[in-house]
Amino acid sequence: MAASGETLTMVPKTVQELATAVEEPPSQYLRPEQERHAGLRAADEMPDPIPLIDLSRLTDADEADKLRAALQHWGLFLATNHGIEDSLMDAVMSASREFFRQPIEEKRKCSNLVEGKPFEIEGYGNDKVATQDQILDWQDRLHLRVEPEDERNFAKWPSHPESFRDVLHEYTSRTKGIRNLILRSIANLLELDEAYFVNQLSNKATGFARFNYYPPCPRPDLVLGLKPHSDGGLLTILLVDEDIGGLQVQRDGKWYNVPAKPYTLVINLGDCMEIMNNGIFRSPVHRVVTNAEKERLSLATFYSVDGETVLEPAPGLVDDRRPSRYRKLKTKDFVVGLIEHFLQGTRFIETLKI
Ligand SMILES: O=C(O)CCC(=O)C(=O)O
Ligand SMILES: [Fe+2]
Repeated sequence: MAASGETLTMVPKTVQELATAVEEPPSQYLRPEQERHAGLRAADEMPDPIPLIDLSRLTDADEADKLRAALQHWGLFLATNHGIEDSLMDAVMSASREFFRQPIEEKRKCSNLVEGKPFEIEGYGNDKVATQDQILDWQDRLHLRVEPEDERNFAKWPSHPESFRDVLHEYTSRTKGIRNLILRSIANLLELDEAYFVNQLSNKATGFARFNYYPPCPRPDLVLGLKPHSDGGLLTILLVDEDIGGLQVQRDGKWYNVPAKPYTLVINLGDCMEIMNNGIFRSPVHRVVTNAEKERLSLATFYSVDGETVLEPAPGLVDDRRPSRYRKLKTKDFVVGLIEHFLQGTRFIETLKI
């Protein structure tokens, strides 16, 4: 038996390898008893549907009102007329599918674990296993920095399929435009200067693309594809596999399915945005359930501010009646806490609440 020190640094097999090798998921993947007991399924009825927002009409009052309601109730919405052609969405999904279909040795060329070096945030693989009781997710991923552009680490970018780099570059140049559009709309809803959030973005502001791959799982009743969490940044723009659901969002303690609509993006707020708007619009807790028959892919693009930015509520949203609700800290310190908490299935933002 391995000494416990060894166990902690052990590299788990990719889930893709596991999925073909085991009939039952290993114990590290099993959700805690009370969570399984509640069932990993969503509630049958929704209090109101998750709004579908037309991004080409956000300057119209009725569409802006819909956005406000979406952010108040869900922290998340579906977006249509976002300006990304169907063909580009297809191309980025199919480049991703091709990457994950390659033999493991090929994918390892982009690994987030290079022998003798500490675990890296970028690359192909799984989460760092920090403690023995950490519950693992039924997914593998490829995590790449896309912003700032001059800090892209192409050593971690797949060279196969050949189109991968160009397609990801093109796709993320579009999602960046969507980021700015939504940030302006949120500032308007909060009656801040329209450029307030965009102005928080220095030329070192970060963007990451996370390609998630969820193989079929023999026990969707016991295992999650991605544990409950909220995203850390300002905004996440998510592209999901066409007709395979799986994403769920929590509202008032209950889980609801987020519908998967072809060529529609899912956009959600992150913790940094919750802090900057002083808790008026929350960052939603979400999770992904597994599917016994089908594999599933998604591409999340996370946008945030740079590490040196001090995270604090916009001064225009703080007054005597609504004092600051969060302890202030630098974004780079927030990210350290966020990762530590994520691995343990908790939320760092909760510890910052005053
Ligand atoms: O796969 C999904 O639908 C959600 C992915 C997600 O929540 C994430 O990558 O943070
Ligand atoms: Fe997420």
